[in-house]
Amino acid sequence: MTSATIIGAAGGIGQTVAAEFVARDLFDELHLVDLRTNLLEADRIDLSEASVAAGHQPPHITVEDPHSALHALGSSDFVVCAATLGEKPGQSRSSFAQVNWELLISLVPLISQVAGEHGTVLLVTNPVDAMAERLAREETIPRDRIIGYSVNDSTRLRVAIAAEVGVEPDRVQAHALGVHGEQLVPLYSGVRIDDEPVELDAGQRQRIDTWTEGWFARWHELKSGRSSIRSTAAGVASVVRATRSGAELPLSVSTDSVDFLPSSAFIGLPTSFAGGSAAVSDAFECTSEEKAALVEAATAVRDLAGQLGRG
Ligand SMILES: NC(=O)c1ccc[n+]([C@@H]2O[C@H](COP(=O)([O-])OP(=O)(O)OC[C@H]3O[C@@H](n4cnc5c(N)ncnc54)[C@H](O)[C@@H]3O)[C@@H](O)[C@H]2O)c1
Repeated sequence: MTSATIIGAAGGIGQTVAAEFVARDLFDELHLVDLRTNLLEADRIDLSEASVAAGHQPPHITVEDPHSALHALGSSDFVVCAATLGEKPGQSRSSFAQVNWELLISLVPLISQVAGEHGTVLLVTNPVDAMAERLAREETIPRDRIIGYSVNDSTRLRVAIAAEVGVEPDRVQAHALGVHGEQLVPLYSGVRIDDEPVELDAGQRQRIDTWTEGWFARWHELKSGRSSIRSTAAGVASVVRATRSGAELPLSVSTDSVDFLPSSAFIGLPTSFAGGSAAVSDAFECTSEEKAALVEAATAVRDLAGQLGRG
C-alpha cells in the first residue's frame, strides 16, 4: 500500500497535485488536508469518479481539516505541503517568509506525524528553501527526508535553451540551482543535449537569462490569479517517481553534505533518492564561478531561516 498526504489540498497547487496523483495512479491512499473541507469533499467525489472514467481503481481518499487530521491520520510515504497564506502585493521576501513560517510552524506536529519514520516531506510553500531549512531546524524530521520543490526554474531553463538552439525541450538536460529569484544559478557548465555536453556562448547565455528572468513579469501581466499549478503538479509527480527510481532531479536539499557550501541551508542542487532519503548527486560538478554563486545563495537562505522565529 502506498499513501500520500497533501496539506493545503484545496488550494491551486494542492488540488492539481491531487488530480495528477490520481490521473497517474501513483498512490493507493490519498489523504487531503485543508481548512476548506467542503472543497476537499467535492474533490474527493470528483477525483474518485475521474479514476473510474480513466479506467483504473480509485485510490482510497480521506478528507480532514488540520485539527482532525492529527487524530485521524497515520504515516504516509509521501507528504506534500502547499498550505500558504497569500502573498500581498509589494510584500518583502522576509515578511512573506515570516508569515508563511508562522503558518508552517502550526503544522509541524501534523507534518511530523504524517511523515512518521520513513515518509519523504516535499515542501512547495514559498519561499521554499528557507521554509525547508527552518523545518529541518525543528529536528522533528531528519534533514534527508525533507525536500523543497524547485523543479520549475530548471524546466524554464530547458525551455529557453531549447528555443535558443532550436531543439525540442525534452532533448535538453539542464539544472537551474541555488534559490528561485536573484540567487538562481543556471548551471551552464552542465548543459547537455541528447546526453552530449553543449557549450553555449555569452550571447546565447544572455538571451536565455533575459527570457528566464522575465518569466514572472510575463506571467503576472496575464493576471490569471493563479500560480503555475499544472507544471508544478507535473513536477511534483516526477519527484514521486524519482523517489522510487532514484532518478536525479534539481531539488532544494540540505547543504550539509556539500564541502564547498555553508551548512544549515537548503538550496537547489542535483538530487537523487535512496529509500526515500534525498542526497546531493555524487556526480555533481560545477565551475568555481558557479560554486561562488551557490555559496552566496546558501548564505542568503541560512540568514533568512535564522530570522524566522517560532511565531
Ligand atoms: N516551490 C515552487 O516552485 C512553487 C510553485 C508554485 C507555487 N508555490 C507556492 O505554493 C504555495 C501554494 O500555492 P497555491 O497557489 O496553491 O495557493 P492557494 O492560496 O491557492 O492555496 C493555499 C491553500 O492553503 C490552505 N491553508 C491555509 N492555511 C492552512 C492550514 N493551517 N492548514 C491546511 N491548509 C491551509 C488554504 O485554505 C488554501 O486552500 C504558495 O506558497 C506558492 O507560492 C511554490
